[in-house]
Amino acid sequence: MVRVRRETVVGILVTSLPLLLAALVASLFFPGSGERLVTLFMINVIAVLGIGIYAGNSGIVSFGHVGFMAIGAYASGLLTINPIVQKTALPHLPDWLAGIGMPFLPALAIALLIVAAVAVLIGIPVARLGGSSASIATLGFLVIVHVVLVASGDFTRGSQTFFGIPRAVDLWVALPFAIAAVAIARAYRDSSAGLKLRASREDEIASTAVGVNVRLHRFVAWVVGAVLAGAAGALLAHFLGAFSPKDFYFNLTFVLLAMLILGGITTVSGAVGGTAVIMVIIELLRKLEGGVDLGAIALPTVFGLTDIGIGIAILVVMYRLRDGLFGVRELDERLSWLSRFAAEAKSAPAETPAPAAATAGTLRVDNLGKTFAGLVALEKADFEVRPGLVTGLIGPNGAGKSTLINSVSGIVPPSTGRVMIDGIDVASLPVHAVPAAGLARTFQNIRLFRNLTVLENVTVAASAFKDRVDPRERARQALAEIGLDRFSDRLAGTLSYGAQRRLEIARALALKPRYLLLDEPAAGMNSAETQELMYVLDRIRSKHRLGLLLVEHDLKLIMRLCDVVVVLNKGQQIAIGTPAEIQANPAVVEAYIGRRRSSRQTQPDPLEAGGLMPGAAGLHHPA
Ligand SMILES: Nc1ncnc2c1ncn2[C@@H]1O[C@H](COP(=O)(O)OP(=O)(O)OP(=O)(O)O)[C@@H](O)[C@H]1O
Repeated sequence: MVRVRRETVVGILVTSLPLLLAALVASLFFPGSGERLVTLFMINVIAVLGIGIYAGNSGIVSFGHVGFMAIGAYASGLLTINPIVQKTALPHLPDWLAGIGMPFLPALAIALLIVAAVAVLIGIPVARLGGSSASIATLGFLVIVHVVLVASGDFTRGSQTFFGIPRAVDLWVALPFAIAAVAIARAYRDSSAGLKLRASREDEIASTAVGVNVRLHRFVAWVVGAVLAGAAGALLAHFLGAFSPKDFYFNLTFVLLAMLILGGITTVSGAVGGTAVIMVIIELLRKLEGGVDLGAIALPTVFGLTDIGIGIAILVVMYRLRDGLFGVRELDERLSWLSRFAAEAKSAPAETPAPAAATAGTLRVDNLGKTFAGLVALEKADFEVRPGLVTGLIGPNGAGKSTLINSVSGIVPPSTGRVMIDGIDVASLPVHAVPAAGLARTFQNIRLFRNLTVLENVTVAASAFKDRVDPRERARQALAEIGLDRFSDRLAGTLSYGAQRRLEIARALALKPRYLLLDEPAAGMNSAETQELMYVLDRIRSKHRLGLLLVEHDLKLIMRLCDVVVVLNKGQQIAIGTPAEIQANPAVVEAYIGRRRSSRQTQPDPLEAGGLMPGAAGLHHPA
């Protein structure tokens, strides 16, 4: 059973309240034109939320949802059109569609099924795309829908007005639909699926690395958003009673996107607030557009004043507030007293976090190699990572360490070799399936979901598997273990550098891995932060019997923490052994000394400061 959290319910109530108030004020004090305006506001809210479910959560701007509005409007119009009017308006309608004259609600249900079917069909290719290619694809869809509507004159009256639609929608019909749209959009945003899609919006690679199937979640959001847009289109059709294909084209797309972007594309409250602000701007400017006579001053007619005004409003808001009027957090999340009230009682983090999964077996890197367009970045890497042990991976810059980590974690498909865990070749799995095999990782350049809270960052990973533990609870445990639980409600991007690095580790731990790959976890840390990191790594390794694969330039850390060290140089694995053996290995010393000689000719050697050079702390020159 889907469980809706108290925060979500409070959020829905807070966001719906202004809708209810607007409806009451309009019907009590401004019957007639005021009521019509607020009805239009409700319909716009539904359409903007439809776009926002996909665009806001995935970060991909959609130009295509107005196409779904058009499909909803024409489908429901055809099913409900008065049979007598239809004989004149659509004389060539095929017999199976003629004279249906259905009531509004069943027609709406059928129209939404049609919209959903089209959305599924189009969503399959669109969900594979990201960024601007996806946006262009959605634009293509809008153009196709428009052309088909204009070309299908027997069904739509072509570019002429389609009329005779029963006016079944007024303020009190539109209001419950708008509230339902708010509830759907907010419940989706707060759900595990919505959180995962928002994580992919922040960083697609990091989200797949914590088990998010980005395509699947984009597809779901696309279809749900399309159905909401289709409902908005049908409501608009039954509110206006007459429309034409140009009413569902670029102009409407521009206005709806302006509403979403101005309010804040990532939140439901932003969608509602942005719709209200843009509608007020439109109403004010429309009055001025035709020219105004103020007695002594007569303002001339200004063509396009409304669109210019919307454009300027977006520019001004974006200049001051990059994330829109409402920012990246919901209104109720920003009101601390409200979020305290909404927050469910948090159980104290369990003393003993959930144990890691079974610890049998090893991670076997088997003859792994990677070639980039002829450049051999890695060749024949061959070693094991054992549970409960720390395996270090060192080598000069460009040695192939990151390539190895990326190949092992599935982000870069290897050219040769395998990565075996329990008989499964992990490197051949889709990236989002790798965590389920027991492997988690952190990144050389921190890859957090910056606009999600610390708790949400870890919850994305904790939701990768279904078990009896609530993902948020598991996330809290992982944060407590890493000492970040007091920052749970902060946005990840606002943490200090060292805390961000530790948050990446907490996020990886929430996947309950058996093996954890850490790509330069101490990079950029000061010595106190590095010291604390060493302590944390040692603790989690022994507590969970984790097999750690640690890439580091900080060689003191490597020598102190590692049980086994693998050395790469120019893509080749040149040595493997205990820290003592590695320190005594002439090939390793030569690789570093060779590098020191060449780099000394140009600049001071950073490795010397790191302590690997002979005579420095950590590695001693072989006797
Ligand atoms: N995507 C890529 N396309 C082409 N060449 C690449 C790519 N990624 C890495 N390389 C090359 O592969 C070699 C190994 O790079 P890699 O980043 O794995 O080394 P590294 O040991 O991690 O270095 P550093 O310590 O500087 O991070 C380098 O010559 C690098 O330029």
